[in-house]
Formats: sequence, C-alpha cells, structure tokens
Amino acid sequence: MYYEQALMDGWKKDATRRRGSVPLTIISGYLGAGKSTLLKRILTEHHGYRIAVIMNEFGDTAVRPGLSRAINVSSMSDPYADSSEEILELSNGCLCCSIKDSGIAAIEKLMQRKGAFDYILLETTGLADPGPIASIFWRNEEFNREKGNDIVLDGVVCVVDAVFGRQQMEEDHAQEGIGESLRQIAAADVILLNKMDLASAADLRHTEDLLYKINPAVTVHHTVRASIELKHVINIRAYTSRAPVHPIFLPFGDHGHASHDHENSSDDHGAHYELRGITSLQVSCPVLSPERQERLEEWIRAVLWESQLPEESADTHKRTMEILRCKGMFGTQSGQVFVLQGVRNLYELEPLVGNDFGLPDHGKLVFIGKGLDGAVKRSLENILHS
Ligand SMILES: Nc1nc2c(ncn2[C@@H]2O[C@H](COP(=O)(O)OP(=O)(O)OP(=O)(O)O)[C@@H](O)[C@H]2O)c(=O)[nH]1
Repeated sequence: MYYEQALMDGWKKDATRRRGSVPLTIISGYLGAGKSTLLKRILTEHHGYRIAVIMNEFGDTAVRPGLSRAINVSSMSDPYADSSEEILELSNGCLCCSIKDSGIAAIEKLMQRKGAFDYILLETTGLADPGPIASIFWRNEEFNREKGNDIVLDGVVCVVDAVFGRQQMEEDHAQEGIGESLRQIAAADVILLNKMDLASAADLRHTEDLLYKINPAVTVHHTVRASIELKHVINIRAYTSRAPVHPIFLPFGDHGHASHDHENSSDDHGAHYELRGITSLQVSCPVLSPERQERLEEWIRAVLWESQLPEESADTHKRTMEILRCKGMFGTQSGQVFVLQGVRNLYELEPLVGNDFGLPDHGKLVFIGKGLDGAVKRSLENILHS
C-alpha cells in the first residue's frame, strides 16, 4: 500500500510539472516488429484521449491503408501546411500526422496549429535509434519548464519481435559496435515482446532473458498483435523523480526479474553483461554519506560528459565509453532517497517524491552503454563501497 501511496504523491508533483504540457511517448522497434500494429490498435480504440500520432512518413507503411479501411478517416487540408506534411483525422478524435521533420520545432508548430491534444505518440522508423530523439525532447523540457504549454517526454516504448528479435539482437552489431536493435532496447523504458502467438515458450524465455541483460531497468510485457492496456504504454512517467515503477527498485533487493541472473555477475554488488558492444552494468548502492554522494555525482559527470573515469587522466587512458541510459535509486545518511534518471549525457539526480519507503539499505544503479568494462565497474564500486 505504501508503494501505491508513494506513486500517488509522485503523480501529484508530476501533475504540476505537466500542467499545460502534452506528454510524448516515443515508439521504437526493429523492422516488422509490430509498431504500426500497436499504433493502429491505439488509434482505433475508444479511449477518450485526443492523441496525435506522428510518423516520419506514412509512405509505404501499412498504417494508412490499414487505417483507411478500418475506420472512418478524413484527410485534412491545411492552407498553412507545408507539402511535407500529411494529416488524417480519425473518428475517435485522434490525429495521424506524417511529417518529414520529426524535430521539436516542427512537432510543436504542428500541434499549435491543430489545436489541443492530450497526448503525442512519435513512431520512429525501424532502423532509428530513439536515444537522441528522447534526449532532445528531455533537454527541451528543461529549457521550457517554466513556460508551460510544452511537450513533456513520458517514456520510450520498444516493440520487439518474439520470433526474430533475439536473432536480430545477436546479429546486430554495426561497425561502431552497437547495432540499432540494441540501441532501441537500451533506450526503452517499456518493451512489448510481440508475436507471442508465433514463438515457443523456450524462445520467449531466452529472448526475455536477453532483453533484461541488455537493459536491466526495463519492464517487459508479452503481447499478441500489440494488444496491451494503454496504461502500460502511455502516461508511464518514466522520466520523473517519483518512485520508478520497475520492481527492481522496490525493496532495494533482488526480486522480480532480478531473478534473471546475470551470467557475468562476479559478486553480490554488481552485475555485468556484454552483447556485441553493448554493456549493462548494475551495481548495488549502500546508504551514502554526503561525501560519497558528491563523489558519485563527480563520477557520473566524468563518465557521461567526458567519457572518462574521474581517477584516470585523458592523456594516459583513452576510453571509448558511451552511456545510452542510466537509472537508479539510493538512500543517503541525511534520510533522503534519491532517484537517478539519465539519457545519453543528460542526467537528473533528485530526491524521491512522496517517499513512504523509508530508507533503503541497498539502492541500485544501472548504466547501459558502450565500453563499460570491468575497470568502470570497479571504479564505481570503489566509490560506493570501499
Ligand atoms: N502473428 C502475428 N503477426 C503480427 C503480430 N503483430 C504484428 N504482426 C504482423 O507482422 C507484420 C509487421 O507488423 P507491423 O506492425 O507492420 O510492423 P512494424 O514494426 O510497423 O514494421 P515496419 O514499419 O516495417 O518497421 C504485419 O503483417 C502484422 O500484421 C503478432 O503479434 N502476431
């Protein structure tokens, strides 16, 4: 119960943050995984939301013909629209927009012109890395927090093919080291493991294990034809300092999918997993003194901003570190609980809102990216534990 209360309190503060803002969810997923199927489902349901769906292009996707056949849609002609925009108004109040430019300015302009919307879904193409898009929206939110009437990043949802997803992940390693399907999983807050009807139980288990190894902080739902309750994909508030919804954060210990043991786990404090260039690092975090908290922040800044460990000099150690996502929660000796949220080189470390958890003995920090080797793990553990 206390957890639910903490969430409710978090939502209250979050509502203040969101007042006048339109939440945005990024939908990613490898080619053919089921992104359009998810959108079609959302756009044809009677949920009462006025959702604007933004796709880079209707182009050759099945969305437009599928939608046109399935529901009553009408094309909108807008004298101010530029020729790269295409808009369909759907019978349930949703709006389907195709724009070439998926940047913030283009989307805000489109939203202002088309009137009030409760929500925006942004579908990326199958080969896109959602990380940079998420960080741009998050950064923009920081700048515009006081102005209101802005777009607030809610979360990143990734659709993964339960049949071919694992093979894609294992094969997918671009020249730079991290393939797009892996970047999509690393950047996700929620994963829909879709096409369950076509996958064997063993395949599902292996794929799910792999997903958690790549991204230990993600929540995975099993779906057939992307059938999922809306509350699991929209308004998830993944970028707030309320209690992270994911069970790994709950009792600050092992449970939930933490039972998906990490093969390379070398001790009780941390887990470490590497797949074709992408590494996830999960470290337990004791209650921190003010000095240790300060050192942790220094460590985070050095790693995120300089791709360097604080104790190493850039002259002697050339690291190729890249953080795609980080999350965490830990207690401090002053009696507060802090939440870490980060995407790429942006991060926030803020006190937990509405904390009824009490002070946890063990918090948890999760970093997902490239080049997070044993030395990085030892460096972090040294700050936290030694
Ligand atoms: N059997 C089965 N087929 C599915 C499921 N979900 C989607 N499909 C089918 O898989 C194909 C690809 O689905 P889409 O929704 O178009 O996938 P997408 O990710 O949008 O594909 P791209 O836009 O090409 O990247 C379509 O023929 C869907 O009907 C599912 O759960 N089970």
